[in-house]
Amino acid sequence: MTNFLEVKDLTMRFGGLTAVDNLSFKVEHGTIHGLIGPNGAGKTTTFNMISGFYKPTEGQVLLRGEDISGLKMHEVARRGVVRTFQHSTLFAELTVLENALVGTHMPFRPNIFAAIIGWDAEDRHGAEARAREALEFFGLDGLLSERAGDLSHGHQRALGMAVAYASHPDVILLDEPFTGMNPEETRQMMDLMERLKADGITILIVEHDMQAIMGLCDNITCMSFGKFLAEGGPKEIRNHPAVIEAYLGGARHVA
Ligand SMILES: Nc1ncnc2c1ncn2[C@@H]1O[C@H](COP(=O)(O)OP(=O)(O)OP(=O)(O)O)[C@@H](O)[C@H]1O
Repeated sequence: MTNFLEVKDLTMRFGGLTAVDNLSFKVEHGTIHGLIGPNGAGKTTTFNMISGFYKPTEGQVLLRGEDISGLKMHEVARRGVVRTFQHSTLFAELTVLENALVGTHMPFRPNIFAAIIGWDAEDRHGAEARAREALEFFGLDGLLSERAGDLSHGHQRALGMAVAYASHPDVILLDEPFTGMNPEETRQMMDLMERLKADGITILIVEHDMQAIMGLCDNITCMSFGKFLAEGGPKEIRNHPAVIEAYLGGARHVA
């Protein structure tokens, strides 16, 4: 059987620095898969290669057996893989609904402003239905006309996910979704991820909040200094000697 999402011998060099070094792992369909490792391990660089933000120096990203490495971000999105960013990428001046509308067109047009300007009435109608559906899914349907910049931190993060969800993805890549969240916001965000999983969406998540990672993930890949270190379920990873060593060396503890 063809694997769903597979990273194969992936390498990224920036000049003399090898940020990701011959990394391989597989993500199973319909699971929440964590990518962890100490600071500078190469997690974000790996995300950037999977989402099409960087072209790998070597290696492949295979989606259902198709090599998608080196495709542009909107081409990767069109195949069903979208990402959210570490920092908010919402359009603060646009409303909640308008932000979600941009999400519906993410896979089709590389230029966001072309996406907004270039719609005909039929496009707009279908896109709006999809945008509203995505906002409802994330409990934001009561905030359609609010300026995105005026939303609470938790609502902004939920909107970031709704924007990604609005493009009908198969895979969502989440880069540190819990950063800066209080425990209540973290709990709500974890609920949203469980709902995405129940909806059949595969989630790959980079996160330092070990409690959240251990509570959410079906499988976890740990990397260190750009290389694959260990893989397994939360319990296995929490007790893995090499993982503990990597985190202690980096002065971080695995919860
Ligand atoms: N565009 C770039 N140019 C040069 N070096 C880079 C670039 N992006 C990342 N690096 C380097 O590559 C290495 C891996 O960085 P990366 O951000 O992928 O790690 P990370 O595991 O996501 O770290 P963190 O947990 O701190 O976010 C680091 O040494 C970093 O300084």
